[in-house]
Amino acid sequence: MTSTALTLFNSLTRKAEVFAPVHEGEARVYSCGPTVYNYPHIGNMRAYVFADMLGRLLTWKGYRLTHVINITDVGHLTDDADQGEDKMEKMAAARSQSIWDIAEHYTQAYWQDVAALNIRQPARWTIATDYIDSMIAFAERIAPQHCYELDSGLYFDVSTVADYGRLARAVTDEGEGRIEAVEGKRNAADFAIWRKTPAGETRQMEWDSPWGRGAPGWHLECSVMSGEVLGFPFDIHTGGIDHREIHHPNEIAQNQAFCGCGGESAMSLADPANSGARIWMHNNFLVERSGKMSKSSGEFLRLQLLVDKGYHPLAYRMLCLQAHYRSELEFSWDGLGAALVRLKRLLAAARNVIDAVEDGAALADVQAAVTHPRLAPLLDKFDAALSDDLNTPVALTVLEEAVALKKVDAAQMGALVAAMMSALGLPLADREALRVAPKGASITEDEIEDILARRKAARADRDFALSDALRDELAAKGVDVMDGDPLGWEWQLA
Ligand SMILES: Nc1ncnc2c1ncn2[C@@H]1O[C@H](COP(=O)(O)OP(=O)(O)OP(=O)(O)O)[C@@H](O)[C@H]1O
Ligand SMILES: [Zn+2]
Repeated sequence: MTSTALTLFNSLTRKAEVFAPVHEGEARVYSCGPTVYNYPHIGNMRAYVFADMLGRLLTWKGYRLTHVINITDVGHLTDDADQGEDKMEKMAAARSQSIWDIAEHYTQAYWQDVAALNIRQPARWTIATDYIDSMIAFAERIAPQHCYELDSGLYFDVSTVADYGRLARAVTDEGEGRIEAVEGKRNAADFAIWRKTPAGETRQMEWDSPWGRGAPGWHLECSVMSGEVLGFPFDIHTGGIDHREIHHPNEIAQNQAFCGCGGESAMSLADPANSGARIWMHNNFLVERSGKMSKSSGEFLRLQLLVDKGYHPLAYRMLCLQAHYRSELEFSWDGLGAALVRLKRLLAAARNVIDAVEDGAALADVQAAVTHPRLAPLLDKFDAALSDDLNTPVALTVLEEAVALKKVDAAQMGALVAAMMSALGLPLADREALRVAPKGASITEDEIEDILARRKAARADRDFALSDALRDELAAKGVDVMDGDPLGWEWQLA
């Protein structure tokens, strides 16, 4: 019986590192959450499937997990650097709606997608506007040694911390060029941690502060929420790779300033713990042939659109698991269809071996239950794949190997498969539950079943003309009859 050491790729050191928790037996994780000015697109949701898989893996390895995901309802500008308008204010103005209503609506929409993708609830959802007092206190503490005030706000001087930008890839001319030249900024990369409301303007969301009325900067929010709830240094900070370039380097600079207390500029990042988190992890993008999927570009795919077209949301989870989180993943409808078929086959096979699945099994418990000489090696292989920086594509193939085994101890087989499914966040639903009628379908499932029953009766009577006519009737309504399907599926949506 072996248990592979857990290694995770740390973007800060650019190395795979053996996970060593800050607090014995615990894992504390913070994931940058969505800015709730619009529906999440499926690219955004890849970031949360990844964060969920990481959490499940830590549970699997026996750590007590505290996972925090924030909801950004203020402060995220249309450009991640210091440029543009607040995304929330902009949407509220365009819709002539209250910003609070917008935040509420899109937070609920995001949570629906979270549930549909079987993403576990974190220990805490932190809502940025609930932490304004803490943000002001944090800014007050670092301001004397690390910040300066301009007409437009309180700015962080990046030259006051060591190794600024180490997390980002090489700073290119283009990257520097994206950072707005605010008059009076000491360094191009300096950023506002508090934005003052310009004279004569009012914002829907603004608060009093020692630097005047205004709103916190987006980078400040995540430093404050992660530090307050998890304590610096915590174990792992996650986000999409776009955050590796600006948002996370800025969070790190603030955390260095905050943890340096007296304002010493050193706090070298040679010790990753000085960054506020020991490990920084980033999922790669979901892309379309035309490029990165983006909310701000206006046109994007929502999970609901996949469902409207007849794909169960878990087909999308499967699509994500089929790729390593650090690889770019290209979305295509064919790819999604193939992921759905693979998931159906897996569920059909898994249902044969188990009836119930318990969420959140830990490896040690499964090892105690699964000792059979043909099963235990598969458990080791599965554990080794996940422990190797979350290699879900390989873990999936090991699960498929397990469900295909014949004539092994049924109880142990059941325990093994159930544990693997739960580690991957795949529920043991009946495969029928994956059937989703497309929005435009002109027929209900009951009607389909009714016609199929009549067709079966016709075939039993050797009335093939009627049987063919009934099949044509279904085809006209967008349903393919699947005679002789090896898994016993009787129909599928065309
Ligand atoms: N195409 C994508 N693939 C994977 N992750 C993504 C993609 N786009 C954004 N993310 C990640 O989704 C999470 C939520 O992003 P957020 O709500 O801040 O999006 P946004 O910046 O407002 O939208 P967008 O970048 O789409 O305009 C972040 O971790 C971000 O890095
Ligand atoms: Zn963040």
